[in-house]
Amino acid sequence: MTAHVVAPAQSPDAGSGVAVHGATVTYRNGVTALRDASFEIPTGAIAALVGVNGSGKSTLFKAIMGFLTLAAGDIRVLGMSVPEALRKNLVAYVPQAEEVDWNFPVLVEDVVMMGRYGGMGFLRIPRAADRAAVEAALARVDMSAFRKRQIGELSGGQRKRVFLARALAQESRVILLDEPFTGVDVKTEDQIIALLRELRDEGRVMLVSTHNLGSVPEFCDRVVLIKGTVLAYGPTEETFTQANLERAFGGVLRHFVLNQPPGGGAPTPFGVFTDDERPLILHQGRAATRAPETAAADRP
Ligand SMILES: Nc1ncnc2c1ncn2[C@@H]1O[C@H](COP(=O)(O)OP(=O)(O)OP(=O)(O)O)[C@@H](O)[C@H]1O
Repeated sequence: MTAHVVAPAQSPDAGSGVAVHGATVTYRNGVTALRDASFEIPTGAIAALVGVNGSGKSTLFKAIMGFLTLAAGDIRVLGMSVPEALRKNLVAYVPQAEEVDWNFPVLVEDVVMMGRYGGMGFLRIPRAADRAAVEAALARVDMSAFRKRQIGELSGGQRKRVFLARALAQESRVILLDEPFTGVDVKTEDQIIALLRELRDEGRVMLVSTHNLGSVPEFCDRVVLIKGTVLAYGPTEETFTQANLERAFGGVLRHFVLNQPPGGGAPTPFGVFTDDERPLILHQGRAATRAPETAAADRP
């Protein structure tokens, strides 16, 4: 498969996870945050959504969540329109830490139970199946011991895992994660990545916005590069290249070329891009990706 730089012709959505065609979003103040954006992610994939601050990542998430209406274009989720996918509880959102009021007095298990609300009646009385789903989701993110804690009493990494558990309890097939690794230590990041890989292997679709470029080749099989529109998308090896990153980030990224011989001379073909604490190492303009067998062997 090849990476797409221009929008491909509209394709049938059968088998497709998320398909966005010509999406344009204009806010009430007249700002067009997203113009003619197109990409497709198949089911059973983890896709990174990468771009500078203000490039439209949150806007795209909100459009897929049905919070914003498109001025033009079309979004299909698992072959369905956004309202239909939402009605079926197929899309879950794991928010950025800043979007949550951590002073709100709510227990961990109540946050996870919110993932079940869509399937409950008006009075939201949990049934045995709801309680079992919450228990299973908490166990899966290794947070069962914290179920009776106030959400505000948790660390940043623990909070992320609770919101991931909410998405699991919802039994969503598409999970949008907004900066899941911000304020998270490397061990928790590895736990989250291991869980995302499991979810991918179950055929779910994850779209992960991240500034953590170094981790992208490690766990994302797809990349969507965004800057007011989709600049490029496709398999990581073909899309997450130096040339595309330069288009997406321009001079914003810190870029080093390693081992330039003293006094000049030809530099070695290694480069380091960094937008975060975890740098991306490029060799001959391409990100090194781990072989799937290696990645699988690393799973805890
Ligand atoms: N509610 C809003 N009303 C008007 N303009 C908005 C609104 N929300 C975002 N914008 C504008 O839309 C553009 C895209 O913003 P968006 O939040 O989608 O970027 P982002 O890629 O998520 O940024 P970050 O990496 O900083 O989270 C920006 O120019 C922003 O100022």
